[in-house]
Amino acid sequence: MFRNCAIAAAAKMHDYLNQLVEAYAPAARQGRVATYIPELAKVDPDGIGICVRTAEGLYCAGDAETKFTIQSVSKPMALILALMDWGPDKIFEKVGKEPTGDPFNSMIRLETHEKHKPFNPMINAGAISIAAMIKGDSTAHKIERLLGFVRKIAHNPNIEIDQRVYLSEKETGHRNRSIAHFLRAMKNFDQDPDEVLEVYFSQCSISLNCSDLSNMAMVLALDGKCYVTGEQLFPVEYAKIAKAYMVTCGMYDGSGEFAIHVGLPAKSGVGGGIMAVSPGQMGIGVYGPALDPKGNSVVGIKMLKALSDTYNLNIF
Ligand SMILES: NC(=O)CC[C@H](N)C(=O)O
Repeated sequence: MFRNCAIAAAAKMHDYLNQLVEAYAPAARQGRVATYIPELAKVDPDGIGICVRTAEGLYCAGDAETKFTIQSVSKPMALILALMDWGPDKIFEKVGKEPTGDPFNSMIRLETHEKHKPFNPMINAGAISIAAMIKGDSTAHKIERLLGFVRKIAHNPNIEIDQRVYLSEKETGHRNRSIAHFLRAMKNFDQDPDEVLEVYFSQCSISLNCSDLSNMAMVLALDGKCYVTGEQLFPVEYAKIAKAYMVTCGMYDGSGEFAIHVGLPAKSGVGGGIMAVSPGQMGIGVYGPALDPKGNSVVGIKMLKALSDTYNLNIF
């Protein structure tokens, strides 16, 4: 009897996700794919996918298998690894705890902040500062550690870096280069800025799909615990720090609006992915590369809002 109920609930979730994809697919036309990284301009703007991971299983619809680059969704993962490497006190010496209300790649507050410290690790400046904190014997080793960490949290050993996107961003990332050099000039870190950027560009170019995002989100939903083995993959405290940043800064300068209308810790990336967490119960990954002017997936936000309303997920 109970098993039948579970099967019926699973079928319902599948149907529901299919309906979401069908209902919101046309909305992709309201957005535009990112073009400032030339390789990203080549993706199909109509892509749309969603995966939900619960204790019962994985439910997917649409382009759930389509690979895309993680981009800024890597930022909470890099932060957690840096927290594991250094502990919170050292990390908070380098990055602040406040949202900016400015675009993700803005530098304006770096110059005006008295300590020239990035406001938070979810904007590019803060993420570059965090990239400099990842421990390793060489740049390649740091990248390997970060990739290994993402593979572990996503429960997928086959995740790789998309070399074409990496090179594309490396060639054109002048703004990030200026942020990195400014941080170096202000002694936020003392490594070669180009080596730090190699770590940052590589982490942004990690290629995965919606189900990988939902798996990572589920680990965050369980405060660092693996939903398969029960192993604590990182400390509860660091999961809470990452989720707090995701609520306040995860959707860039759209974080307040997202908190009001969707009400979930989430992190978006200009590749079109959003990783959203329903604490204690669900990990959600959505994909739609057509972005709004703030760099967030148009269909991704719409599907998350609908899912949050339907399943009463709003944490507030
Ligand atoms: N918002 C994003 O996803 C930005 C990541 C991108 N790699 C950049 O640095 O511009």
